Formats: sequence, C-alpha cells, structure tokens
Amino acid sequence: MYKILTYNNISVAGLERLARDRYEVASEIQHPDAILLRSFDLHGVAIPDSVRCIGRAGVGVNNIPVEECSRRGIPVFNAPGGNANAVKELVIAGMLLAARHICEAWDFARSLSGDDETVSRAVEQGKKRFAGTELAGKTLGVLGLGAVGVRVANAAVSLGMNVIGFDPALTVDRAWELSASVSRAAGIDDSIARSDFISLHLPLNGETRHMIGAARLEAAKKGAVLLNFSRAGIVDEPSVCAALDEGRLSAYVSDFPTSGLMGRKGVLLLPHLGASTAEAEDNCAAMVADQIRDFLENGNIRNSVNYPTVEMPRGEGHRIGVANENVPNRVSQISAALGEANLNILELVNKSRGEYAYTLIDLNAEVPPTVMDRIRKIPGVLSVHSISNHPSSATAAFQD
Ligand SMILES: NC(=O)C1=CN([C@@H]2O[C@H](COP(=O)(O)OP(=O)(O)OC[C@H]3O[C@@H](n4cnc5c(N)ncnc54)[C@H](O)[C@@H]3O)[C@@H](O)[C@H]2O)C=CC1
Ligand SMILES: O=C(O)CCC(=O)C(=O)O
Repeated sequence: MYKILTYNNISVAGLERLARDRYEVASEIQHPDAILLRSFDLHGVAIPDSVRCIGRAGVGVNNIPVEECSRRGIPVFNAPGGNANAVKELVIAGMLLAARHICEAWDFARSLSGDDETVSRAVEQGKKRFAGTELAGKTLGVLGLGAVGVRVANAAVSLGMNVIGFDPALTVDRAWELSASVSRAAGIDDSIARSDFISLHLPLNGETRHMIGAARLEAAKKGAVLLNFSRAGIVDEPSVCAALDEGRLSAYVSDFPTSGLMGRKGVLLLPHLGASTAEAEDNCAAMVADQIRDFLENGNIRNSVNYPTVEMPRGEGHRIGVANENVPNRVSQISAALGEANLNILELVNKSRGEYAYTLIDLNAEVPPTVMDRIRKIPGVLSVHSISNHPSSATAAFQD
C-alpha cells in the first residue's frame, strides 16, 4: 500500500485516481510516501524521511520548501495550467468590479429600504455615485504571459481592450497561444506606465518579491487599477496603499487579503478564490494524483518544478529511480555498483535540470538491499527507490 498524506481538501476527481486497493489517503498518516496539498504552508513542517514526492494541486509552489525537497531528492509536482481558466474568469470579474464600482453599488443597493417608490427615488438619486468606465478601449498591461496571463490577455482583447504584455521568458508554446493583437511591452516599467489596468500573473520568488514598489507605481497612469491574482508578496503593500491614497491607483483588486489592506478605500479583496471552481479543482487534483501515481508506481517524473521530466515505458525489468546532484561521474558510479553485484542494465535514462539529475534504470533482477544502500552512500546521491513491478496505466487527466 502507498500512503498519501493530504493537507487541504483535495477534489474527489483526484482522490479517486488513487485506487483504494493500492493507496491509503488520509490527513493523518504515519510514514507517508507522498504529500498531496493545495495552499497549506509546508515551510517549517518536518517532512518525514519516508516522503518520496510532493504534489501541489495547483500552480504556485511558494508554500513548499522546494529547495529543501531538491536537496533531499524529492520531486515536487504541480498542475501547470490546470486552474488557469478559473483565474482568468475572476480577473475579468475583478476588472469589472473595479471599473463599474460594483462592490460599493452592491452595498448601497442592499442598504435601501422602504416602499417601491422610496427605493426607486433613492436608486435614481444614488446611482450617480457609482458611474464607472468601460473596459473597451482601455489598455491592459499583463505582467507574466504564462498559462493565466495569456488567457487574460486574449479574453481582454475579445472585450475590446488594447492589451500589452511582458514576460522575459515567454515560451514558444505560449507565444503561439497569444492573440496577435497583444503587443509586446518593453518591460515592466513600460507596461505600468502605459496601462489603465495592470494585471500580475507571475510566480512569487526571490526575483519577483516586492517587484511592484513605489518607484514603479509612481510611473502609473493616474487612476490605474492594479490587479493581483498571483501572490500578496509580489507587491510592496505600503507602496500600493500610498499609491491609492495619492489617487495614482484608483483600485487594488487582490485575491490575498492582509490586515493592512482590510477596510481601506479602493481595495477590493477576494479570499484567494482564483482557483476555486469545481472544474479547476478537478483538473488540478487529477493532474497531480496521476503524476504522484506515475512516480510511485513507475518512477516517471512529469510536471515537476525541481527535477527534470523523465519518462521511460515500463518493461519486464526491475526498476530503480535515483535522484542525484548534477555532477560528473554519478551515473558511472551507480552502474559500477550494479555491475559489481552482477546486475545487468536493460534500459537507462538520465536527465538533468540545473543542479539536480534523475536516473531511471531497468535491470534484469531485483536490486538487493545491500546494493541499494551502496548506491545511497555514493556522494551526491540524494534518494534511491526500488519501484515495484506493477505497471501503471496512469494517463494525463488534463492536457493544458
Ligand atoms: N489566485 C489563485 O488562486 C491562483 C494564483 N496563481 C498564481 O499565478 C501565478 C501564475 O500562474 P500561471 O500563469 O499558471 O503560471 P505559469 O508558470 O504558467 O506562468 C508564469 C509566467 O510568469 C513569467 N515570469 C516569471 N518571472 C517574471 C517576471 N519577473 N516578469 C514577468 N513575467 C515573469 C514566467 O516566464 C511565466 O511565463 C502562479 O505562480 C501563482 O502564484 C495561479 C493559480 C491560481
Ligand atoms: O488551491 C488553491 O485554491 C490555490 C491556487 C493557487 O493559488 C495556485 O494554484 O497557485
């Protein structure tokens, strides 16, 4: 039995891919083989030695100590694109909420009382306070043209907006998906300076933390709207508040409430709802469940954020998977240890990604525990697993 420790509620569409006869899935479990989670903050949590992989049923992995996992030979999987449409739709809603003052108007309408005539008079009198602007003809700057950013950009084009975008690492696939009407901004500053709406769609990491600060916001058009459906830490919150106070920004729409933003004029907060649709939850859970299963049962790695993609069709051989530092001579030492034990390699795939590498090896016989230990002790080897010979039919549930 494989044991899966869950944090957060995971969609049944994902859980049911982990067959009950082979998987025990629970929020409390001893010696888990894998952890399956959404936004739970894993920083500071002791990850048991038994854990072989971690699956994030979503995209952002800033809640996971990825570097520690890499050093321990633990692949971290996510679900690229699995929730992108859900986020896109909420971003469009966010632009409309801000442009048409919908939240304030909603509060006003709910506060009305009296007979129909009184209400009608109050409506006609009060509505002028909520007159807004249209999206058509306005400029949207999209920072980060990945799965979400491209969808937001294309949807905004279809609403009649002028869209400019910036992504220093735009992939060829995303470029193909992007509407030809989206123009390329010279950089972040250029995007901000030219936009009526600025939408952030990039990961939170060392490079992007507090990327949107005072200097950049000073260049914004007066009354611009900033939308943040990425992560709170990408903006420097005091600078955003100052820009709102000065009228430089007319609204800050964020999926990440903080105490400093609560109740502040011009701030529209949603409770991290971007990916909370039945469809997105199903997509993400199914994708990571398949990836975890394929790793535990076949040693294959797909959609990992820290290890290379390595997939090898399952044959008759006995399989081991080895994660190691990406330094010369590791594979030769591993194969020497196997050869000295009279084991014959049938197939071998070795791939690297940055500082780390992963090797899948099919052998003519099972690797005895003493040989596994010997491989484990090779300097730079981070994890070694024997992968029992039960070919899995894990298939991708969702193709982005
Ligand atoms: N509110 C919510 O519920 C959700 C939030 N997210 C957040 O949105 C982020 C983006 O999601 P996806 O589009 O699916 O990810 P993605 O990985 O497909 O795209 C991210 C893009 O950002 C670009 N990028 C990285 N650094 C950049 C920089 N300095 N300037 C401009 N672009 C930069 C990358 O090149 C990449 O194309 C996630 O990392 C996550 O933090 C994602 C899903 C749901
Ligand atoms: O699981 C969730 O609701 C959060 C989604 C998210 O923020 C992400 O996928 O990065």
